[in-house]
Amino acid sequence: MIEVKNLNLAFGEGEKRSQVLYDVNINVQPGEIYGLVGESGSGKTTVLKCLAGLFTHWDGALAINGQPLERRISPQRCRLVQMVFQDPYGSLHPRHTIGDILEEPLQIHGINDRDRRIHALLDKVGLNRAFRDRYPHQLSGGQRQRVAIARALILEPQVLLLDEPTSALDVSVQAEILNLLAELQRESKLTYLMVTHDLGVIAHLCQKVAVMQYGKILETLTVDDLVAGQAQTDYTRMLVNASQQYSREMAREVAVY
Ligand SMILES: Nc1ncnc2c1ncn2[C@@H]1O[C@H](COP(=O)(O)OP(=O)(O)OP(=O)(O)O)[C@@H](O)[C@H]1O
Repeated sequence: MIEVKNLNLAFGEGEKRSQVLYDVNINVQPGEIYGLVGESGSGKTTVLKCLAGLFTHWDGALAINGQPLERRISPQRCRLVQMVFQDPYGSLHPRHTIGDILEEPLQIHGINDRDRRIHALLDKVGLNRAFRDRYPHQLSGGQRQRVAIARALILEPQVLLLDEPTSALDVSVQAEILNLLAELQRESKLTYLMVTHDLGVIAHLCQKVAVMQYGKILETLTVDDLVAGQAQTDYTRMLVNASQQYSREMAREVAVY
């Protein structure tokens, strides 16, 4: 469903040139939730931005559902793949109502039946219709991320690229949004490629995971293997240990509290 073949990307020219992705290969099956983990700066978001058409100077081959992706954003691509960003505060236009935010893509793509689609989607993401007339600053972080997810889904894409979709939210709200994403994926048979630093999220939602380091895919493995301690590289084992250590410390803190 999502095919990334020998993806290479560099920023800058001459002495300032810096290679960010080296021969990245990822294959996501239809209906799969696929995680992308790795340290900060390893290139995870850059892979998503290439797929979303936000970076266009890459080399290699990208395809979704067998359709090769060009190095530009086209209307056809927007109906195939959409991205949800980490920060629901920055990703919604502050002076547009939620209704405007959801209606704009429908207008651009010449889609009629807009009221019905907007209301159905607000219902689907757990927001009542009164939200249509509100502005982003009148919403909580979790509600804003629900709107961002609704906006990504309004053109009924088959693929969602999720860039740390819960990391800017309060812990109590994170689970709500993850459950919503899982529910939407099941209902609409979507395919997700999701960047996260949280191995708990990977274990909870994903079937497969790719581990990135310094712009390369270090290994890909099933989440069952990850959880069973079957990682092949020291780096992945270190990530797993660090996350288990963190969970134990969190549990101790909660117990003391
Ligand atoms: N527009 C840009 N111009 C120049 N360099 C960039 C640009 N965007 C990203 N980079 C560089 O590409 C590298 C990979 O960045 P990327 O955001 O993909 O990392 P990441 O793995 O998603 O990190 P994080 O987990 O911190 O979000 C970094 O070194 C970053 O500085």
